[in-house]
Amino acid sequence: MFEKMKHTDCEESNNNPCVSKIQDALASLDVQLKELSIQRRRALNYFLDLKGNIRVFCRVRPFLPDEIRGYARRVLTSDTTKLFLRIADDKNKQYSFDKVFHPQSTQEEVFSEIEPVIKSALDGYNVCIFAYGQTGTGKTYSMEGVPSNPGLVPRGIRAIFEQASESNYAFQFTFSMLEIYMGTLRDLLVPQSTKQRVHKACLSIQMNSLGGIEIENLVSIKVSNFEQVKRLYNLGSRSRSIASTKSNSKSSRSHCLTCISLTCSAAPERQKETNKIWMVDLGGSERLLKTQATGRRLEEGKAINLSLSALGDVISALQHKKNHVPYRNSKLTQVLRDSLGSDSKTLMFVHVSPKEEDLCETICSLGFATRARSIHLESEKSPELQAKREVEMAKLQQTITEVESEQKDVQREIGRLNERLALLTGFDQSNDVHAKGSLIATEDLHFTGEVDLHSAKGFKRTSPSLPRFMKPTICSKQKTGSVHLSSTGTRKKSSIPSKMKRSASVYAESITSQAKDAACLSDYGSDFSMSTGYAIQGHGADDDTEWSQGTSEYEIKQVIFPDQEKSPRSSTTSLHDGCFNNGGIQVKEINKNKHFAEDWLHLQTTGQTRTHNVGGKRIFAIPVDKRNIMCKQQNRVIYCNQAEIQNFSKTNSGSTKKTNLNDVDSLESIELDEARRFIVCSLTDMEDTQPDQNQDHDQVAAERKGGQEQEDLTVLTETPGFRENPVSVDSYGEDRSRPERQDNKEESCMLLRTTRRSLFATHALQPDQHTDLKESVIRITSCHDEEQGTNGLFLKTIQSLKCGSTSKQVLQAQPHLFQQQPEELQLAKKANL
Ligand SMILES: Nc1ncnc2c1ncn2[C@@H]1O[C@H](COP(=O)(O)OP(=O)(O)OP(=O)(O)O)[C@@H](O)[C@H]1O
Repeated sequence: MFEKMKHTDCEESNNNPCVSKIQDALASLDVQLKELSIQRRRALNYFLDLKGNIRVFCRVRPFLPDEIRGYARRVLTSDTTKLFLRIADDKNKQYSFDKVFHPQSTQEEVFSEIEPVIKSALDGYNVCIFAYGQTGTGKTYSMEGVPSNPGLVPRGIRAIFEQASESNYAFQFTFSMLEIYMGTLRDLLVPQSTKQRVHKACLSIQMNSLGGIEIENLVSIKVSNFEQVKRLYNLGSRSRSIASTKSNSKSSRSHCLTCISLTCSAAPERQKETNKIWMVDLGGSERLLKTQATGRRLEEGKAINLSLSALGDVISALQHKKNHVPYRNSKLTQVLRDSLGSDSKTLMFVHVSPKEEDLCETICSLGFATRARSIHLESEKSPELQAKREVEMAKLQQTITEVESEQKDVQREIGRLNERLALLTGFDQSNDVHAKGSLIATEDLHFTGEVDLHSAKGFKRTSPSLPRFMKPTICSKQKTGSVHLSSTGTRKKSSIPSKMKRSASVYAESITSQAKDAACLSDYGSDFSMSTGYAIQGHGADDDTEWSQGTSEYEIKQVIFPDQEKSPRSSTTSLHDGCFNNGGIQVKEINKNKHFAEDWLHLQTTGQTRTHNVGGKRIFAIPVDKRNIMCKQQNRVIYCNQAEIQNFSKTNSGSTKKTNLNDVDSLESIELDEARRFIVCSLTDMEDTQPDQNQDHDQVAAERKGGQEQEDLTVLTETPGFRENPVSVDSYGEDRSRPERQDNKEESCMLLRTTRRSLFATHALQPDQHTDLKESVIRITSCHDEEQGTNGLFLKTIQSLKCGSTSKQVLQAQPHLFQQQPEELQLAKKANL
């Protein structure tokens, strides 16, 4: 074939027949490449089938330095596939695995087992890789590794990108990370502080019509290279729930699930257009009697055991090809449902301790592993069958290698011919050829690292007042056309105008009904064979589980996905340039639709996101480069520190000076320290997005309030969206009894509330005055660094843009605010300010 191609090389550059010959040759190579691709995929899949779609490995942890110093007797010995456990001086028990990794096995050796399934993932199969085992046996070490010796996740991700770059197709990758903590899903890319955990969980598991699992509201970030994922992964890992236990000073108290989803729309031979690789660091199984855990640790241990048991049930049912697979018994198995089944590849690494004192736990873990691979044990009973299988696998391995090498040759030849063609025609047709041959999926691919929120798109709003069981599922939404799926289950962009899209915040109501004490009997033979969801509210003071520093998912999403998150009424905000759209006046819109993973990471890693907790509600703010506010007319703004804000409605004491902000007519009232860049966060939607419910909350509030002070906006309005609003600000109340606060300007903090397209300070306003503001806005934010206790007043701002002439006055009076931002000025002018 290649010889033939070579003959098509022509000497004369403008020879048209020659060009067409090359094009024909390219087309035929294209077809050939496709066939080879199919051939390789089939061979690999068959190979993995023979190996087993659910494979179980065992890794024995080495003795740790302190264990060697103490008395620690080894109870395990192994060969490549068998593990021998000494359960008494004269009694050994044998366990079989697909492979046993002894204490000296390296991370590379362990990783070599997952390489074939990574290929399989690129072929469109769902993959699930688990680390299971007693707490402290090295699950996190295997999955995450240490910086000098990375584990399966980083290695796997690197391999995915490498293999994808060598493939004939262009892939689109997204990255998500979540943990399941006591039966509740937590987005690890959206760190939350302990305090904020009192809020409802907001991720909900849904199944689309094709059986694919989707997690609504889970942040999913488009990524294009390993470095991006690595940083996201590190970020997510830092947010895991960790606590010190007797067995492990840094014990993971949850299941950590890392997901890479791969989409390739122009590769019909792939099994699925979009598929996923889940890499799961399971929480450590514990014998609660032995750990003597109490309080929160006990609850965590129970939750972990229950869900591990449910996972065991599912794997066992799959292995035995049972009609009923009990996926619903735990959140873990619900999330992984579409990746734990016939078409998927599952690898389970069971970790055990080498210590004698851990013998009981080791037996439990090995029992779990044995049940998980029961089918293989049966098939291994016959040595002949086993030998036959080995031979077949060797043949397949050989075929795969040959086909892959042929693929590379063809690719090289295509490249050569393309170069030739470019010389002849003066036009690089390589892209064209690929497009013609559908080899490269170019449609809709943007490797820009932009952040994407799958779950926020394309959903029809549901009324939060409906009970969950009455709300449309993803299937029903698809039937009614409100969610569009491609033939393979990829959700396509909704044609619903963005205004009508349901904001992700509205989903909050449909989330996780805490399945407290919902017990389902397991047939897996464990004492803890029930799956229970735990509400995380109200845990006692023994909670020393570490949480990440505090921002909420909504807050982050509002920054990352302002379009998806905001309501038609809410203001447009941009992440970096800090300019906003106000009451229809578009000052500047930058990065309206796209924010980059880099930006977000930067904010996250530098801790530049801050929140205020106000009566259980949160305000979000992003610092800007200028951190000082000079407020010359202090009597016109509120100053109070975080503690005061929190106590604001509870006590009448404090030192808050409040002034009716309605008195602030323009920016003249608030002079800023040359603050040029400012960002006011988009507080989450406070209303449902249905136009008919788009009522004036201020009016409602004013009517309902009737002079009486109320704390909580959600109570005031009873608008469904409010209830789910995690960042709305409390209080219409104005406490005139508070003495003025003159000191410590650096701790100043302004409460904000959003309504319509406005943000404005609420504490100082009577509700009826809110309506007077109409389209106008006063945006004043500053933050107190709650987490670190510093008095950094790092967000500031500004702007009182009242309608009509007042707005003009603002501009005229304070042109310097805009001078250095001509673009803003122009936009403002355009907007008829
Ligand atoms: N193969 C190994 N080589 C060297 N050190 C290891 C190995 N496996 C585990 N360790 C060490 O053992 C300790 C416990 O490991 P790790 O935290 O990974 O356990 P775990 O199973 O994830 O625990 P938990 O379930 O409590 O989170 C760590 O200090 C880790 O570095």
